[in-house]
Amino acid sequence: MGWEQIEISLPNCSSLQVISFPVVQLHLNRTAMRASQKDFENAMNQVKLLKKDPGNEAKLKLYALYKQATEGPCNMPKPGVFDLINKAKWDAWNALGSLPKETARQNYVDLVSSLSSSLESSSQVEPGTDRKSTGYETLMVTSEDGITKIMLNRPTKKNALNVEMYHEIMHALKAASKDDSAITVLTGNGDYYSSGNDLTNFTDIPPGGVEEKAKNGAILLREFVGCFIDFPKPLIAMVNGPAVGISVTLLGLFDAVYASDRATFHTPFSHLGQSPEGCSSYTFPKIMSPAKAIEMLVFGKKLTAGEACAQGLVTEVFPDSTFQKEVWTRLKAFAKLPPNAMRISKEIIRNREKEKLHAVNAEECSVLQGRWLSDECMNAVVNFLSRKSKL
Ligand SMILES: CCCCC/C=C/CC(=O)SCCNC(=O)CCNC(=O)[C@H](O)C(C)(C)COP(=O)(O)OP(=O)(O)OC[C@H]1O[C@@H](n2cnc3c(N)ncnc32)[C@H](O)[C@@H]1OP(=O)(O)O
Repeated sequence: MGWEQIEISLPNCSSLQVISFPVVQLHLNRTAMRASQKDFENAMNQVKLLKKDPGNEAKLKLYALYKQATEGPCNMPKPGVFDLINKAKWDAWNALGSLPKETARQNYVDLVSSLSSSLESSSQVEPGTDRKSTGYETLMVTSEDGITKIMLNRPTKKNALNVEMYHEIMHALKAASKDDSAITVLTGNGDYYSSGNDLTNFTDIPPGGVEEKAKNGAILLREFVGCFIDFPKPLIAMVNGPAVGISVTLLGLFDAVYASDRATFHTPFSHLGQSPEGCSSYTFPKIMSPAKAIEMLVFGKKLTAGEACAQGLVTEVFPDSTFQKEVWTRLKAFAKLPPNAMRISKEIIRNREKEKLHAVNAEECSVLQGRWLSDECMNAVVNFLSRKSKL
């Protein structure tokens, strides 16, 4: 009788829980829904047809708007702090305050419509699309002056990499490898370069349970890092602010790393019960010596931009006030160099390491798969999600 389920799942200390909640209830209050009930029902049906998972954030918004549209302002007692799933739902609904039912209904319809079009179009962006690639949900991708710029675009989440962003970055890199730009740049929108893996990635558990989740995560991570190992053109990181976790480890696979003096470099893997990825277990000891690599990757020492430069992880540091101007001037000059010569030179420098890097990547992903199932990791994620800890 019309119960569609969208799952929001959050870890619960030593075990992971999945709770499904109804977002679509077809026996609607007909009086309240008169004007656009058809649209509302159509939107509810459309949710079922989404080809890609819209992510927990969108699902929570859908839930809240649905409740507001059908029941009005949040009237439930606030769940306890450890009841993470119900608290997330309550927070989302309660945040709508006294939004009228009609507006909530309209917002629900609009949200479904934008999700349908963005999830459709993000899987249809053709490699080689020039100028501006729209249709990305988590990135801004532009191509001009011989430079493809991939900008991480979740500034309110400090550009944390959610599952959608992993997929979109892979897509953007594949497209950039085939477009007519000479070089590719990765940077972040807002005050952070990236806060690393989105810790809510650990909360959306499939029917196969946490083991399947960890296995899928390892497969995705291996493919994701593989795209950086195989990227054929000069790949440059513009580290505009703090970088955490995987956004730091990947830097060992870039061809140049330019950093603002506001940037910091932090890999708190032990704090999170995790282990290094992005081939950093191999690249970091080579770049900065095994002892310095262990300080970062095992003890979680945070480096300033100047320290990272002294260790060889960063190519050059710029004052934040002139960072954009100075780096773009330099990149535009690089992009005028003969592209085939740059590509061939990169190939000859990097190719003899490729096989080794792929083997390291596979091993790191396999170790991490086990780490993600550990109590140490689950407790760290729960602590972050329940706001008991930050870096
Ligand atoms: C396929 C799977 C592959 C897995 C690969 C594994 C990679 C390993 C890693 O990357 S480990 C690194 C993981 N990252 C972290 O542990 C960082 C966690 N975040 C923080 O500690 C802090 O948010 C901060 C220090 C980055 C910034 O603190 P600040 O006080 O300045 O800002 P807020 O905490 O209020 O953050 C603003 C909102 O952004 C959300 N957010 C930030 N980082 C993450 C993140 N990594 N994951 C999920 N969400 C993040 C934060 O929750 C705030 O959201 P809100 O406004 O909705 O509350």
